Amino acid sequence: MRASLLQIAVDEGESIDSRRERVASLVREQAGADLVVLPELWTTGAFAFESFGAEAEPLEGPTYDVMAKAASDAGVWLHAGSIPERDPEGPLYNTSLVFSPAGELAAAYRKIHRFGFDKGEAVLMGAGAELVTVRLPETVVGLATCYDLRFPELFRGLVDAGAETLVIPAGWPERRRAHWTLLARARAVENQAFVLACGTAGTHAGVPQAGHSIVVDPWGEVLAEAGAGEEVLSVEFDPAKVGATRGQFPVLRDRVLGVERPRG
Ligand SMILES: NC(=O)CCC(=O)C(=O)O
Repeated sequence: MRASLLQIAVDEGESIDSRRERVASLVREQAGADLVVLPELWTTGAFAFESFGAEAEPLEGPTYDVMAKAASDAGVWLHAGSIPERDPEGPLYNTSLVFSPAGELAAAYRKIHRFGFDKGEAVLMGAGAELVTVRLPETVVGLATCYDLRFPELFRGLVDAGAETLVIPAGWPERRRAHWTLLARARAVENQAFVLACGTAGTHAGVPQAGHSIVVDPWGEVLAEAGAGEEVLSVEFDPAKVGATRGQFPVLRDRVLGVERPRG
């Protein structure tokens, strides 16, 4: 299976409309790949909290339209990263969109863990409440977004729902790059799954982004890693390695569930 992770530079010097068209062209250039992955909130930038309200879009808004067409033009599965979604009946959400090669919406995932503690995304956006997996011809993909990477129980839930490949769009800052790489590898090893984690480059809202998108196999080996700038990270991987690893080293089978908490 061939995947391309598009590590997009999100800089304030470029308008959202221009970036959307530029990203659509990059997606079209990936024709021949099986799966293309974009980062979190690449229209606004994940730390541009002040623009979330003004730039939020309905689920089927401009990013949806342009990305659905790009997926079908390229004939690829497209994880289009996430958008600030305006739900007419609720709060804003940080929502990931996955399109089939026919340009149809295959899945939408609202980020469950919002970043910022008592500020930023954590107060401006609502929390998703559902785990989401998508069946591709070659593998079952489990969806998570950026800060979700810090919560192993979410990934265990995805594995219990059948996930073999964990796709994580992000807008991770340079300041915590060591956590990004470590956690991506940890999620791959503990779940015996592929991890495809796609971040942003550039600087927005004064926050330099880490880049360093990464693809890790179920044994924890790094198959590919980007540098800091805008980059297309292409990788070939064999989804059958998930079953082989889980069969040969069956740690998931040894889970002990329902252990009582200490009293008192
Ligand atoms: N956009 C995010 O979720 C940022 C997460 C982050 O900076 C961290 O977990 O550290």
